[in-house]
Amino acid sequence: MTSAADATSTAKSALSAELAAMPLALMLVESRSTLMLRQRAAQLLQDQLGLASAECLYIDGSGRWLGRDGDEGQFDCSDFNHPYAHVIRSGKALTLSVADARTRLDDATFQQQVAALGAGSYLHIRPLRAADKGREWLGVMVLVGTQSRLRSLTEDPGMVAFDALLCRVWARLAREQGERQRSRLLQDSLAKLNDGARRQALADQLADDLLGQSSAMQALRRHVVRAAETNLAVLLQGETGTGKDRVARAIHQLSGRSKGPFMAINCAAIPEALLESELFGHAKGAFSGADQAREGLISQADGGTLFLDEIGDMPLALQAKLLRVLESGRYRPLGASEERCANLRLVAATHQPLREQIREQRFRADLYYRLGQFPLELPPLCERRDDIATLAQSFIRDFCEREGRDEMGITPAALRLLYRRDYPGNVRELKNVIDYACAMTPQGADIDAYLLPGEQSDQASSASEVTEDAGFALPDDIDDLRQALRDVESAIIRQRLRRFGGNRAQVAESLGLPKRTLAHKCQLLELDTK
Ligand SMILES: Nc1ncnc2c1ncn2[C@@H]1O[C@H](COP(=O)(O)OP(=O)(O)OP(=O)(O)O)[C@@H](O)[C@H]1O
Repeated sequence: MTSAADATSTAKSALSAELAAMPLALMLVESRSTLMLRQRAAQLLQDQLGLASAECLYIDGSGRWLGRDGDEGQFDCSDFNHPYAHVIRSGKALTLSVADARTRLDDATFQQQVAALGAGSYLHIRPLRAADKGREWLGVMVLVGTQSRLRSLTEDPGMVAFDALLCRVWARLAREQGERQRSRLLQDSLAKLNDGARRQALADQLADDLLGQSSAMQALRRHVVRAAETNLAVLLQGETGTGKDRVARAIHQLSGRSKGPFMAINCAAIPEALLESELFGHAKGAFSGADQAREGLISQADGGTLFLDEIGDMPLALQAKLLRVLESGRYRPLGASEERCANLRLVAATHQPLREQIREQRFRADLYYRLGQFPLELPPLCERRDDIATLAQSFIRDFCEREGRDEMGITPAALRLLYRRDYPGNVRELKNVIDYACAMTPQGADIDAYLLPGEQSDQASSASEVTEDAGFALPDDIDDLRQALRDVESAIIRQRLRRFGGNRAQVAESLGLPKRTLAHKCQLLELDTK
């Protein structure tokens, strides 16, 4: 009876000891990260067992290194000059005296670690392994204390249970942290992907307005999208007719200011005396003739974009004032007593080499750098000849729509000529060439090479004039007779084709040639491929 009662009371006291330990277990279970768990576990052991110190080292993601929280020090898991590698290799706890550790193990980091410990103390190192096989090794527990405190720990059932709980919670937290990290990475890369795809879609959309599939144009469209995402001042540089005006409008349209106004001014086209009041506005009576107060473009562009074309032609005095607007966001209309706030994005353009102008002291260097927060270079047409066909076809469509003409094509010979021309006026020049050729092309026909204006046709008309007057005025520098004869022949045929509106039968008759011969010559001279 008595022994049964004893057994019951022993069981009860074991149960109450276990229950008393529950808040401690709960502390571990409620850790929110593996770091917190390691710190709590170490603190708990140190306090409960009365140890000099306790810490948990963790094995990093590569499985190669044992790391210490809050410390750069690492231990190579395969370096047996420290005791942790032995514990990991054997999977068994190890107890050794600090004196022993100092003499027998010479890993520098480990030596540094034990140097601070009292010579009479002992190290007790326990392996920490997750039951879950996916990430078997978690780390090691390092306890420092007296030999008598540590000796009994190896097989202590309480310690074994503690290890099991610690490893279980650790493995769960590590798994959850890994999943969170993976999902964050996935979200980040999806966001990047979405951003990239969204930008590419916008750049593709721009291709309807900024035509051209050359790599230079594709890059330009991507930069326009990027520029539109910011409020930075944009400086467009490029030869005349390369599309600076178009790009400025595209930046505005794509920007957050697209609902606001787009105000443009050509600094070269306005007399110097007027430019300041055009930009800044003026108060009533500011100068003789200022009967009314007038808003300037800076004020009219409020909430939107101000486009200053030909900025290289802005007078120096005005450059200083513009710089002040850009830097302080404030300006004063002419004759006004108070300053006003400017809320605009500035896009400036020039075909002039501003750096040269700076050297010649015609342009302020500080303004140049302020304007060029987002510099954009527009490529000349001769550097993107691949775009000529696309541009030409689009301009033909525009012409037909504008003029109510039937659809019109362009012959390959004409396209070849377009491809070879020089374009000092860039896209504007190409557009004019096409408009002229469209106007000259008979209804129902396609644009033919002889209908293109320019050098060749000029040659043609001067050659024909001379032919009809007193013979050929020959250039002095002929060094290829056959080519020279071909040029004259080509000039004559072009001129006749123009005169007879492309009617080859009449041209042949007027030149005393059989139609077939004329057709052959046209082909050779690339006047027609039909
Ligand atoms: N990429 C393009 N796609 C379609 N049209 C274009 C393109 N680039 C230029 N153009 C056309 O060429 C002409 C000149 O363009 P724009 O006025 O934008 O050039 P610019 O560089 O501002 O010229 P400038 O320096 O002489 O003011 C316009 O008719 C414009 O529509």
